Amino acid sequence: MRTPVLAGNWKMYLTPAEGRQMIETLRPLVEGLMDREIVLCPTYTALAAASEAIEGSNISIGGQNMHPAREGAFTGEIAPPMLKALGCRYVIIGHSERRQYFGETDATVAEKVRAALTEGLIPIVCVGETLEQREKGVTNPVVEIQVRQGLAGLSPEELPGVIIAYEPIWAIGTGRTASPDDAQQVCAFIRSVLAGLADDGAQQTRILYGGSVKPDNIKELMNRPDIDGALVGGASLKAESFARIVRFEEQ
Ligand SMILES: O=C(CO)COP(=O)(O)O
Repeated sequence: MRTPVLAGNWKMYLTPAEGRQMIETLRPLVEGLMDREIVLCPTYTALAAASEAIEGSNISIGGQNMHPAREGAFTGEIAPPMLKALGCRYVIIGHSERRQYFGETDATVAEKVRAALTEGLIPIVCVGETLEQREKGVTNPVVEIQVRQGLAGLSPEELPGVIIAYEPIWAIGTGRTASPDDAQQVCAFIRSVLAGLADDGAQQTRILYGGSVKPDNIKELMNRPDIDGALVGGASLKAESFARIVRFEEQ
């Protein structure tokens, strides 16, 4: 039995005050839901306020990225222990926006996944194909390389400690969701790739779908056997819409 994960990625939105307000509104709307993990990933500058705002609730926080080193002369970067010190339990690694705009590769993803696990952070590793790759019919091989290289060096025992987020790039922020069946197909394929790395581990590893997840499509997505939750962008900025997603409630 895999515990569902509903994670919000705030990207470069919400100031500390706005983030605090969102969480204060969210808390009563998701209170008592202990059978799923509820995660918010604010900007670095909103993490401290978010950390205070979630205290005593069933909501956890995570970083959106981090540097793999524990400390060092890396201007503008944030180290894993710094996320940990602010109360983060999770960290998003290798989001397609990081890959596209900040030169992240499967090799840097692997380095960061290792660093996250060493620090006791749960990495949410993002993979997904471009529209061009989907149209060429190479979704599976593209995603397989991202999974294999991004998780390179992990032992079979470590695999269930990682969360994979399948986010087709053409579905991010476009309002164009992969159909639940298409998303299920790729998530099932990812699980088969994971089974090659760790047989039992693959059955325990959570695989999320991300890309224009909304209250009106979450239920359908969650009905699919290999989709264990969602990584939500735009719809996680408002407490009401994120709460509906967390509750698998259609509008
Ligand atoms: O990139 C995403 C989450 O990480 C998805 O963003 P949207 O939900 O806004 O499409």
